[in-house]
Amino acid sequence: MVKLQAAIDYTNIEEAFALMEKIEPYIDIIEIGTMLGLCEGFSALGKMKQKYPHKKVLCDAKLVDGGYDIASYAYDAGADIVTTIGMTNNETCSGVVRAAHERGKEAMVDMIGVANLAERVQELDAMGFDYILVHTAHDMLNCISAPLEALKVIKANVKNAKAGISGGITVDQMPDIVAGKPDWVVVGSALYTAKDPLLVAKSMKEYMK
Ligand SMILES: O=C(CO)[C@H](O)[C@H](O)COP(=O)(O)O
Repeated sequence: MVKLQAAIDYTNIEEAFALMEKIEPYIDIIEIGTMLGLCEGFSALGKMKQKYPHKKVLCDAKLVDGGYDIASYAYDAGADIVTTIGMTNNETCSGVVRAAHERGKEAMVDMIGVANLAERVQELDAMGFDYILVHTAHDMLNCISAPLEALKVIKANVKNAKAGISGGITVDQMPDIVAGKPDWVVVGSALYTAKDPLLVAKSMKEYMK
């Protein structure tokens, strides 16, 4: 089954807990979003992991430098997965992979803004990333749609990593998204702006069976 990652981009952990209480049965990966991490710090990772020890907790740090050192700190604070970006240098990317695998944890690379997709996917896959994510940037959501073509490029070029998709994904888009056969789907605002987040999470998961 395709996995569902809830991207929680609130500014405080209490709201994140309140959302998770509603949607928990349908969520596989709990993302401490970039906004939440910046507002609450890495202690949010440990707090979330303590509440949901059976779920994967992801730190969406989108690391651009300090890969090994910062990722190590995030893993030790409670993260199961830490993100970096494919646009940055190989030392940073491989540092995140090393920090993850030294601890028996996992590393994710976000392809936000990467131009030479096929070539870069091959490099990052060979580096040992567990997850490679195509992502329409939050600031570009009104300009471009879900990057299904990019997902195809990732799937055609990975040997080991799982391929995922993110960026303004809604329930209405799910038939097209699952047709692209991602390993996992990241959903943020469609969950946390919904009147009934449980219904949204449940409906999404239905498509993922
Ligand atoms: O990483 C992010 C923005 O950079 C978001 O967490 C990600 O895009 C998912 O949120 P949404 O579904 O609202 O786009």
